Amino acid sequence: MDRANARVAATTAHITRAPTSAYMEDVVNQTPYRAALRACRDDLWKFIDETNANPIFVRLAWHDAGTFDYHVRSWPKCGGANGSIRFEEEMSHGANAGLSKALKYLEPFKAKHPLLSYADVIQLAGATAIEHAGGPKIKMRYGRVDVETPEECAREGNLPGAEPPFGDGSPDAATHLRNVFGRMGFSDREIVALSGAHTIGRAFKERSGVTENGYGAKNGTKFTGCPAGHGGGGGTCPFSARHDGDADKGVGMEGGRSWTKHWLKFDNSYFKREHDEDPANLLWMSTDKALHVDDEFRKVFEEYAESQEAFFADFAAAYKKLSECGARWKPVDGIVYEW
Ligand code: HEM
Repeated sequence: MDRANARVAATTAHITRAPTSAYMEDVVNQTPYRAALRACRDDLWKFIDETNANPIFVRLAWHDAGTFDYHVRSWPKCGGANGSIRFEEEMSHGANAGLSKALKYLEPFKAKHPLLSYADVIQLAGATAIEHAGGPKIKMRYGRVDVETPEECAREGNLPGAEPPFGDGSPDAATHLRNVFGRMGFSDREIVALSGAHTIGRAFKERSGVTENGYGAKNGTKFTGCPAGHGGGGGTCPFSARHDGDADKGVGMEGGRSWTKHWLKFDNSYFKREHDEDPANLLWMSTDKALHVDDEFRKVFEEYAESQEAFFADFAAAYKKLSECGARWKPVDGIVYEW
């Protein structure tokens, strides 16, 4: 056999080889798993529609995956998307403040669809939330294996900090971002794309503490709550901008501070805003600022401000990669499932 034919034979071996019983078992098992994914996704969509929980689901999914360290060669010590955030040992890490609410939201979904792993339910919720908010469809893979005990949780300190002093000793925010995301295997371009997730969502005084704006309408900004003079909270505020993206149903819990005005809408407005825009009402952390101060980051930041299409394409690819960080799959190559 010449060299070219040998190569073809090697790459088609899986087709011509008689299927092993383990392989057949995987294929058969995929059918109910796919049905459960579909049903859970439909349930999540309805829930998000009613609660506007889009941002907190995205943050939960990213925090489960973002503990990944590719230098660590063994699973689950390497961290990543393995459902470990469900254990109090990991949920209590400082970076996860406020995320137990999202986990509580997901528990009934896991109970209703017991076939699905926790790690999959968490990543499914994140991807569904992005799409529901108007963001790109993400070609997700499923079949993540869960860690089983709290002892298998990730160590604290792998997720990024927003302001100096940075836990890893980085002298500035750009270095910190490259350290933290470099550990997960992300390039400069992917760091900027992923940071664009802050086009949705808010920060709270009671959670991260990066803002003075906290829980409740009266503690919000003009985009997230109902400051004095606007006529009342609880969805009755006449200030309409904050409702954009879901005009009929309000915003869920009010309060906090957002990065963008229309913070339930996934678009490229994070890249379009001026970093010093409306400092009384909008958030801009040191790590956000680094993206247009650092020369390399800035090129990408400006590209995404010009083109939402470019942002969506890069975000979808980088987010898929994030959702697979550190994952172990069953079946071994996972289950690609697009709706
Ligand atoms: C670049 C480094 C990052 C830093 C320093 C950072 C930091 C933060 C902080 C401090 C908050 C506010 C939490 C709170 O007070 O409730 C937050 C919220 C959020 N983050 Fe990030 N983050 C980063 C990257 C990311 C990435 C990569 C994603 C997703 C791909 C993401 C998605 C979100 C979302 C959606 C929220 C809003 C959550 C909500 O409204 O409940 N972040 N982030």
